[in-house]
Amino acid sequence: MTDATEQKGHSIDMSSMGRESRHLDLSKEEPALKVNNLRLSYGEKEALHGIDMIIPKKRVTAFIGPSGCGKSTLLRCFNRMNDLVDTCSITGEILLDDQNIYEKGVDVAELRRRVGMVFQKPNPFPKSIYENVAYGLRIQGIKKKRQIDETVEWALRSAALWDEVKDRLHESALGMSGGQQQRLVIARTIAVKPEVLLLDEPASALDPISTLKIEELIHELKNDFTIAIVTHNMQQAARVSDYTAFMYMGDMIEFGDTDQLFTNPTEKQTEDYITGRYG
Ligand SMILES: Nc1ncnc2c1ncn2[C@@H]1O[C@H](COP(=O)(O)OP(=O)(O)OP(=O)(O)O)[C@@H](O)[C@H]1O
Repeated sequence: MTDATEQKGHSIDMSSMGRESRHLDLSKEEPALKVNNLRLSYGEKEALHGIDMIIPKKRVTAFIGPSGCGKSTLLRCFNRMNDLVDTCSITGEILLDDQNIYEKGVDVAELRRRVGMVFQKPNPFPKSIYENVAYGLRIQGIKKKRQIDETVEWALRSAALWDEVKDRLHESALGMSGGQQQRLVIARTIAVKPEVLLLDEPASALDPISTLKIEELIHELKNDFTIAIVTHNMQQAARVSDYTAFMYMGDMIEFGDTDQLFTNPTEKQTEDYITGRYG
């Protein structure tokens, strides 16, 4: 994969991306998540300065921007992962089905089932391939073996992994390659049928072939799920996403149709970034 340094000085050539050329209209999208004036501080330091946006349903939204601009912080807000950081305070709201996920009394475990998350480094449990995927179902109290078998197969097929693992379902997940482990983690996440899938640099620890598989997988998964992805790789954002959000120092500078953002950005800061003038 091309890394950020190789991209410097070049704008993204969208014609080589193999994308269906279509222009999307954010104002016509149905939101899966609605973010209203979201501010987040770590201690005294504000890291997100009032973000307003939607995450459109059954689309792929990519977050790009220089290191430290707040991409991962924002992504983690969508399923309250920042709750785990003691110094973190948040104002504003994020609506999921018109309910503010930061309201008192929200069941955070259920929120995280509905808004699942995959991290940069594959983190399978030290259990069998089957048990990794069955895990969330067992937590939900599902006991029927047939139902679990069917869902495990469905999730592994959806994660484009079934053919590779169907004969070794009861072997340890830790014996898989990094790329297979990441697809397993995606299978584990989708097994509980989330509405939104958050991917925080899901391919940055993987080799180019595994990266390609993850990108193809993202393309398939958006038929069933809403996807938000943080990536350092602008080429990847251009390849996989319908919408792109460019962030800079805790602000959302520009958000819109990926083709448009990469070929004809509205903001000078976006243009400077995508043409490698900083970042
Ligand atoms: N747990 C934390 N405690 C304190 N500050 C944090 C914490 N996590 C992130 N920050 C700060 O918040 C800001 C945004 O960080 P964040 O990781 O969200 O950026 P990012 O755009 O995802 O960066 P990168 O591309 O390097 O992953 C940075 O200044 C970072 O140092």
